[in-house]
Amino acid sequence: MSQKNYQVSWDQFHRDARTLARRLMDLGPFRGMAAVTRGGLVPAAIVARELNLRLIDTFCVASYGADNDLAQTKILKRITAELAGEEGQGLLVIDDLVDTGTTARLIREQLPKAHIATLYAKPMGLPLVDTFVMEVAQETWIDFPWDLGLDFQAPLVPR
Ligand SMILES: O=P(O)(O)OC[C@H]1O[C@H](OP(=O)(O)OP(=O)(O)O)[C@H](O)[C@@H]1O
Ligand SMILES: O=c1[nH]c(=O)c2nc[nH]c2[nH]1
Ligand SMILES: [Mg+2]
Repeated sequence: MSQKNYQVSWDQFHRDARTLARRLMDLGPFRGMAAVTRGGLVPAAIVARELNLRLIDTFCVASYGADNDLAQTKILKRITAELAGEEGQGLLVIDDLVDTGTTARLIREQLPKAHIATLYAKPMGLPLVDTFVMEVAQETWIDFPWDLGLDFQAPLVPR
């Protein structure tokens, strides 16, 4: 299967994060938020602003190796026991995307009652999140704005 790239601009990312916040508004209220590092930090700030959430912690996850293999995905830091509460009840967990579902599965194990939300979702991981904005094909690689830069584009007709 050939891999396609889907490039997301800052404008689109901001719009999609606001759409996510709008959807979450009817599903709360939430006691607080956990951002899944590092990709979840950016949408977490936007969603927290929209939903007026100020109690925010990080759930730090690092994946090693080419595929996000569960055995190679490590929790570097959990959220405080106080914020986790009773299995994450009333807690909003934000990440930029769910792909194979490895990261979301790890979080579900720790916080089974938390509401997990992502901007983008690929089919394999989709059942593991509660709310998302846009489905993207499994073979598509999403390029986030913080990984991109402005580049010269050659004109269609050469000079
Ligand atoms: O559903 P999965 O297959 O687990 O993939 C999704 C995860 O992969 C990316 O994070 P990554 O581990 O690449 O690190 P980063 O957030 O620090 O960039 C992304 O931000 C998600 O957290
Ligand atoms: O920047 C990224 N784009 C993706 O599509 C993806 N899937 C897992 N991890 C990812 N990181
Ligand atoms: Mg991540």
